[in-house]
Amino acid sequence: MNHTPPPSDKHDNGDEKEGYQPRQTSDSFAVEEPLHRPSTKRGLTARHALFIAWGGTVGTGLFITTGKTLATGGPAFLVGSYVFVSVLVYFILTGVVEMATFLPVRGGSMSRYSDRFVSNSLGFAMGWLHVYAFAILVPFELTACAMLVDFWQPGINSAVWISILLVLQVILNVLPVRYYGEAEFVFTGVKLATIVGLMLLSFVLFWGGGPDRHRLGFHYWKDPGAANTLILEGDAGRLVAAVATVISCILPFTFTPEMVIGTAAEIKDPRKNVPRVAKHFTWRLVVLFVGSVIGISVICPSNASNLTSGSDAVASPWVAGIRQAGIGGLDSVINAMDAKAYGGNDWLGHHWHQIKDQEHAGPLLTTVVVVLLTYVLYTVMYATDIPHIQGMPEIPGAIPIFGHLLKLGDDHATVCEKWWRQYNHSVFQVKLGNTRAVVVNSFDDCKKMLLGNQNAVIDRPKLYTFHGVISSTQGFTIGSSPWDESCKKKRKAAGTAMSRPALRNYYPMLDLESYCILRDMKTDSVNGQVEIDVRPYIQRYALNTTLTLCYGIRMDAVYDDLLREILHVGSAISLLRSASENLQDYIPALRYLPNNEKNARSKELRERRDAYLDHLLNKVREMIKNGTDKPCISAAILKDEETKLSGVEVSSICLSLVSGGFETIPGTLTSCIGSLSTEEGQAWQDRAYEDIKRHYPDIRDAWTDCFKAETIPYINAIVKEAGRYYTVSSMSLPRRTVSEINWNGAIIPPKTMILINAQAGNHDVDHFGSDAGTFGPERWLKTLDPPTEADINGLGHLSFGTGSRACSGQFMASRLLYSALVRILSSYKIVASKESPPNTDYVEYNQFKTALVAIPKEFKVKLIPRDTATTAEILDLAEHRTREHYKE
Ligand code: HEM
Repeated sequence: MNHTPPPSDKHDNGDEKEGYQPRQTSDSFAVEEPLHRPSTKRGLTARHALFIAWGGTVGTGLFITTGKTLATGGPAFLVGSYVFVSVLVYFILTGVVEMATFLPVRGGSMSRYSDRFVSNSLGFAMGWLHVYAFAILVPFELTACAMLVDFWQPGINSAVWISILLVLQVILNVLPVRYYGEAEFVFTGVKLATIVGLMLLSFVLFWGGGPDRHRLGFHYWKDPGAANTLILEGDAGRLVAAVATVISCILPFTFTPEMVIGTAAEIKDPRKNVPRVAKHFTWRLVVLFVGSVIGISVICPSNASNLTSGSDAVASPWVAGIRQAGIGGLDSVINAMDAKAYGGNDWLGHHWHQIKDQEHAGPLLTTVVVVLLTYVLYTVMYATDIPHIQGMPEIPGAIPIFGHLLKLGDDHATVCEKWWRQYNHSVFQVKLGNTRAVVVNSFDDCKKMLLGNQNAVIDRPKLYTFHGVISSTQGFTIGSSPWDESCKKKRKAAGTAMSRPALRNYYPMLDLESYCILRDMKTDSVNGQVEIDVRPYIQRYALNTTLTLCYGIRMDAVYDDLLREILHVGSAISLLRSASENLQDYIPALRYLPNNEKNARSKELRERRDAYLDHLLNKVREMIKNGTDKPCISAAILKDEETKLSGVEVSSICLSLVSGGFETIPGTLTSCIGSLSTEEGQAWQDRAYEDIKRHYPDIRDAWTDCFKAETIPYINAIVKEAGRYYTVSSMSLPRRTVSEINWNGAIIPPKTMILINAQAGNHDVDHFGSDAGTFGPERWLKTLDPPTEADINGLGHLSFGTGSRACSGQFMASRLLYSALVRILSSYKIVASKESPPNTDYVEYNQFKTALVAIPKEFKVKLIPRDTATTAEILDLAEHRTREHYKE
């Protein structure tokens, strides 16, 4: 710029009455600072300013979020991105420093300079960007600092730490500017010393100076690799990872130029000092930032397990790297330094100073308003329906508004199982948005919660989408009904219909439906020549059994339109019931977003479900009129005018039974067949077949008896193991307390959501032994030759729940699984397809982890006939026997 410089700054002598007076020339960028305009004190030295700039720049980003960036891109992209962004920032910095030196005035900022040198519009946009960034960054810093403190003191509500930090921050910032500058000097000095120390540590580890004397070199650049892929595979995936890395590494640089020029209005002798500060700052920025990430890339592998665990201290790549190197205790020290990185932060402070040191502004009032607003804001953002439960551990890392929802990801059961092991608490509290929930994980604790407190946990919570939108027409299903008189009646009616003695009424239906599985599998597989997916047959089996039970109606074709519609709508609704998929149940503000997709989808599904339920009920009415109705729940109730159940209650019972069956049986039985079809499973199939023959030397008898009694021990063992291992409803159905529960001294108040992590309990090594994570039907047998069932003392597994709201259909479920397995295993040997084999991992087998009930990934099997002639004869007999059942 060639303009004549303005006269030297009058503030140098500390005379605060005199504002900065530019020369008013026609061709210069004159500054319209009136003489008496309130201004700031010039109390900062170049050293203060340099450290304030550092304090604001080195923080959360470099210490912690670099972990996520490393995990996203790998070491090469991490280092490359830092170099790239450093260059970018350098250019911006040199430009704005020039302006700040020229006009070192109060309020000198990107917005002010843009306004002054470019246009009002740019200044306006930059100003709002500034407001937005501070509105996000200050709470972010305070929250992150609270998380770090949580590293040592888990379980204390983050609001406590945030309050303390906020008060400290305010005290620090209302001190006169030179004290503030000194405090920043000390804090930032500690931070810089830490970084330099960490870089030295990386250097030592690089050359093999760690406890194990292992020379790291650039080992982690080779294993797990220099560059990661993201979303896509191959080069395209690497490109996505590179872009994502650049974007995420911008955070540590946020406000870097601003921090340098932000002190211009308070620094002594700005013309001399601002460029000096900028010069020192720039080369150190490059050395320290790029040096740090090179250090990180040396000591921390990009696949270290904690890097993506959120923003808490264990996600710091330094902590992960130090742990990896086996250096004990140092991680805690680094955490302390990280905490300092936030605690000494000054974005907020610096701006307050600009307000505070003005002559006429009401600093106290401003401070009070800011504190009050911040308090109200975070109280609202942290509010939950139930206050923190004293004495019960809380998982660290809850963030405002969302609580733990984002940390819980898609698969709540697996994440909670991991937390149980990581924090060593089987029972803990979490925040699902505005809802506090207690999660129970170990087998013994689940049992104690459900059985020991069965009266207290008899209720179910109401959720906005499912209860308010989807269920507004047909009433709640039993499994989602809060505990009241109507629910009691519905549960009693369903319990009677599904009781063990009542099962005899359904023999014809069980005979027919399990026969149809074999009939169609035989045809579609051309008696074993073509590989097939067994799930559609089992879906029809499960759906038809409950449809006949409720309406006396069935569908013969596997791909019947109505059948597929019911299955589709059911699965889609199951997705909307899950906390991970449907955040609006826990974050009420989301409900009011325009074009609420969740509500629109819910309404559409509700209409589709109403349509088929009405269709089914009208069909029953018509059959009653024509005298062709079959014995079923709805006909019995429709005919009985004395019934104590309302129309909505009848619908609700039928809906509960229909969905209860088709959502769970296919998942369990299909995945069980997957495990049996593996190489290891061949031996289980052979032993099962032997056991069938031991009880029924004539297989024809096994076919006619299997739906009447569950007598074959090996098949019972498979049924139990399928239920345990493939916990299709991994988080069970949520419960809600109606009265206080004293849980080892912690008082869980009424109306608290209780989540039973059945998946975790079912794979608890302390209960099921070290092989709890593998499928093994023989765990349920006490002898193998001949197979005899082990005595189970009470509860075998958690898949049906237990206690006051246990699954009403569990006897029916066991009978359905048993009958189908006897018939399939006695007719065919099942071998997994080589091209599309089953996934038998108890977490990964599920294709929709967000859904309330698991839907297994598709796979195919080959059916090898055991005895073609006998099977053909048996099917013939079954066809004759069932021909007239449920014929319309
Ligand atoms: C493998 C098959 C099944 C599994 C794994 C299963 C699992 C479950 C679970 C976990 C619950 C919640 C229990 C609790 O809160 O403690 C439940 C409730 C229920 N299930 Fe099942 N279920 C199965 C089959 C069935 C069948 C076939 C029916 C009906 C035909 C059925 C009807 C119900 C009903 C009505 C409830 C609600 C009970 C209440 O809230 O009072 N279930 N089931």
